[in-house]
Amino acid sequence: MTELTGGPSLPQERRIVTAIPGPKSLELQARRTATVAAGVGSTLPVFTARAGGGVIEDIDGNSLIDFGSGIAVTSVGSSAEAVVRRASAQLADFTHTCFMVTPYEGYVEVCEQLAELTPGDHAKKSALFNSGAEAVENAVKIARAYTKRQAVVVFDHGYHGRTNLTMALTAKNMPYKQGFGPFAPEVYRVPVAYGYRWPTGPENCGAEASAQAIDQITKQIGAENVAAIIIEPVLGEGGFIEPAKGFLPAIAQFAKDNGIVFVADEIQSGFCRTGQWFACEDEGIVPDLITTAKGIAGGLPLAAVTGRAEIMDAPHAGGLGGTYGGNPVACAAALGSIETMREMDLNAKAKRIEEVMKGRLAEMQAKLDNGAIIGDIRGRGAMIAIELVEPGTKTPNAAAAGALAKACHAEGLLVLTCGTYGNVLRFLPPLVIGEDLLNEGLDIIEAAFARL
Ligand SMILES: Cc1ncc(COP(=O)(O)O)c(CNCCCC(=O)O)c1O
Repeated sequence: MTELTGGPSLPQERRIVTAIPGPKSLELQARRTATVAAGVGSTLPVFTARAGGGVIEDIDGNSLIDFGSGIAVTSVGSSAEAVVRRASAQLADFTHTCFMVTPYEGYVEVCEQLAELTPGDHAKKSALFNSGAEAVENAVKIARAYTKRQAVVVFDHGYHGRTNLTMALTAKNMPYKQGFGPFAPEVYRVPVAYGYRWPTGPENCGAEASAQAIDQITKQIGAENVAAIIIEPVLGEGGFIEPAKGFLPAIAQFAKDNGIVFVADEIQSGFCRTGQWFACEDEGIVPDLITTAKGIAGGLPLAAVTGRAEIMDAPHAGGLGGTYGGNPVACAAALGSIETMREMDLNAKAKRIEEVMKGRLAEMQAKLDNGAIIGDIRGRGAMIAIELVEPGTKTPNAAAAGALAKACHAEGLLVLTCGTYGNVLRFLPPLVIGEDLLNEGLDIIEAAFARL
């Protein structure tokens, strides 16, 4: 058994022993530039040596506080004990047979867990894939097969992936879509209830935005032509937007009334990230299909479409598949990730992270002279964000978001930005992060604001 070097046993501390990035990272960066396509970016070019709990150690010996979780993936922490234990055992048994060739129990077990954990007590089935975009692509295939319709409705600020169809579904042009068209047809975009930016104010937003969206679907597409409506219950890359209350129920009801498959894209918000197994639960939404990935398998590539059995069974035999979908090692990792979420009650941990983060961020907003640039504090669980604006306005302030992120990186705190306007600082710590480390990260953010 190889010595376990990462995981929860890693010293849970911020330790800065060189400039960030350090000399070894800079050396490796030169090699990377020579051999890795320029289109593949990195937020912070420090090369990882080990990771676990709430930290990432780089090859120069620095230990960074992780507020990114690899973009909401390592919710249970990188190299979580149960993930490593189960995946290592599976690695030793077999790495791949292709489920479409000879099936294996791990795939079935993951589907059983998904049926149990996802919203709704109806009969459910799943199909497993590798990436979130692949899951979304297949959710569209399944919805079209079931409804015999073609149109797909998505929302402003939505994000669904980087394949041709999911680029069409994604709202933001740069960096995701520019120059990669033409995009798949029969995709239509309607307004979302972005409360902070809604013209008549957040209190009116849910009802007004849903009415506008439904009107556009009805008048410009024809409800009878729509196969699927796809929405993130908390929009991720678009800026951690929680649709104003009432919006999701109205859209879900409209879909139900018109035979449209309602697809919740919980790839970023799912698996305890928002303090519930799935963000849909917040307003009691029971989606027809739900796409999951990221946190499901603790870092191994796994994605799923889960939904009403009669819808999932609509594609003809052989109509769904792919060589690696539901890889056995990734399935073992997922069972380890779910085991960890259950045993450590990571929903409760996520709620505590929300309480700590929102409390500290509200203090920053209140007491800092430039607190006026924190236009909005939002999110749920360990999916929290602040929207930065020009002081006293709602004008997006992407420069401040970038400067703050850069300042945090230099101090050994890994944070990510997002948002259509690039002005959202988002916080996605592993749900297993210690409270001291969480607060130390918030101290760094506060100091960065003071120096802005
Ligand atoms: C809601 C939602 N649906 C779908 C996806 C796509 O998942 P893949 O596993 O990246 O394909 C995501 C992935 N989000 C992070 C993208 C990072 C980047 O590529 O710059 C998501 O958040």
